[in-house]
Amino acid sequence: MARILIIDDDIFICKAIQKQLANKGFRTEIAFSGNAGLKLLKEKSFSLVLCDFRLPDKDGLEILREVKQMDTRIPVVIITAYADVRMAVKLMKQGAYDYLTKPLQHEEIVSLAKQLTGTTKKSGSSDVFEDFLVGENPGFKQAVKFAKKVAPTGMSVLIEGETGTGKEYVARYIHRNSSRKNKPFVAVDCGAIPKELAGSELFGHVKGSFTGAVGDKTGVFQQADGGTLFLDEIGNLSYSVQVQLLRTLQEKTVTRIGENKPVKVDVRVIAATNETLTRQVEENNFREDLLHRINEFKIVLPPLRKRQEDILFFADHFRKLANEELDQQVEQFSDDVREIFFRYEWPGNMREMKNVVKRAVLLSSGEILSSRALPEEIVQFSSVQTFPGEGINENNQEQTLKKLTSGAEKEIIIKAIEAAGYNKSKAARTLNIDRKTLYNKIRQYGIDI
Ligand SMILES: Nc1ncnc2c1ncn2[C@@H]1O[C@H](COP(=O)(O)OP(=O)(O)OP(=O)(O)O)[C@@H](O)[C@H]1O
Repeated sequence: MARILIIDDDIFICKAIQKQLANKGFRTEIAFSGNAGLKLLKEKSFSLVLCDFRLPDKDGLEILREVKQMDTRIPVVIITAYADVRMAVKLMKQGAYDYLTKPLQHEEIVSLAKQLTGTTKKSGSSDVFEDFLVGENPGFKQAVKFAKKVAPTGMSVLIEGETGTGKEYVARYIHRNSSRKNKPFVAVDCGAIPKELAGSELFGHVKGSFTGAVGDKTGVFQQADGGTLFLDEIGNLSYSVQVQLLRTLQEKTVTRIGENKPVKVDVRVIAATNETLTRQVEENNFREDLLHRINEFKIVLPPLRKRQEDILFFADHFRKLANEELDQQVEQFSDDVREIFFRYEWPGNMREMKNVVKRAVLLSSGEILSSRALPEEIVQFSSVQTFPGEGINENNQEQTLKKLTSGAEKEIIIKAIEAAGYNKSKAARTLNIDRKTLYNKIRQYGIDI
């Protein structure tokens, strides 16, 4: 039976999760600090780690990195307050499997545990493929048209888009519409593999070729032979692995680490990135020749906030999925929920919407999903963002203005930091303030970046 590690300094949360999982037959272990959790991971094997983002000794990102150093295949799910959702999205870019927001819903944990302990791959990587929906947004329709056109050609494709916009979905769509459809589709999240292990993950290794290479390993290139290899977050590969990758693509052969015998492989590569690789090339972090090789055809996916015409279409789709999965009968969204969905920015795109809707369906008892079932932060964000001035009376005027301005300032700062690739000095320059002021504001607004 699968064993699950729960890392949280709140004993009540640990015990509550443990009880729910035990009821469903899962074995669990508890750690009240990051270091205690990592110690357990070294001693025993686990098929899932549930980890609070804020721990007394380490944060979720540190834990995630250390778990991935030990074994890239263990899925890590981060538990976070909804206010941390941007951080959760960042953690997913670093290889976290998913995030759960507090207050935790036990059904959510159990369904995730069931889903994850059967497989160690990302949900999108399993053989179960949910419906691929297109919607009405011209940008996305165009992207799908391109995907359909390029699918049978065998060209390598680069898919650009923010996290959760459906890059892996589009890659699978291309695979399913190509002559390789009956061969493997192998997805690798290059952002989740520790840099020093990426070469071995991609190309394989022979026993003893480096410390820790206790047996022979077949790389994903060979696993995908005849099919499609999806390299997500390709910009995270180190320069030396980029060199090996380019050679593999040009020569259509793969050489395992520690061996001198190239083996023929026939693999179509679809790469994905959530930032433009051209900038990485300019900054000398990504090889230009490799970019040209993987970018025979580029597809750009728009973020959900720029697909207003599809917001309700996808929300409805995720509502139906959640009804099925959780055996609920939520038939529609209330008017204010629709408004909120339109106004919210969805930094985690489709994945975030899917999570928000699923959780709200779970919390709803009737047929109508009301805003009470939504995370407070989403409701607040939406009321602060638009219609400034609406509903202000004399008593709360001053307070509302303050709330509006600080809300807007916080958003601008977060966006600037994200746009600067989390480089705070660069963000400060863009905002035309000095670094110290930026740090003060980060502290003042509790920005978690
Ligand atoms: N076209 C679509 N139709 C239906 N569901 C979709 C579609 N695109 C994305 N989704 C949903 O959104 C989730 C996230 O999609 P996906 O994993 O493809 O995003 P991604 O861009 O590869 O994310 P990341 O960059 O974080 O790896 C999927 O699991 C799926 O539930």
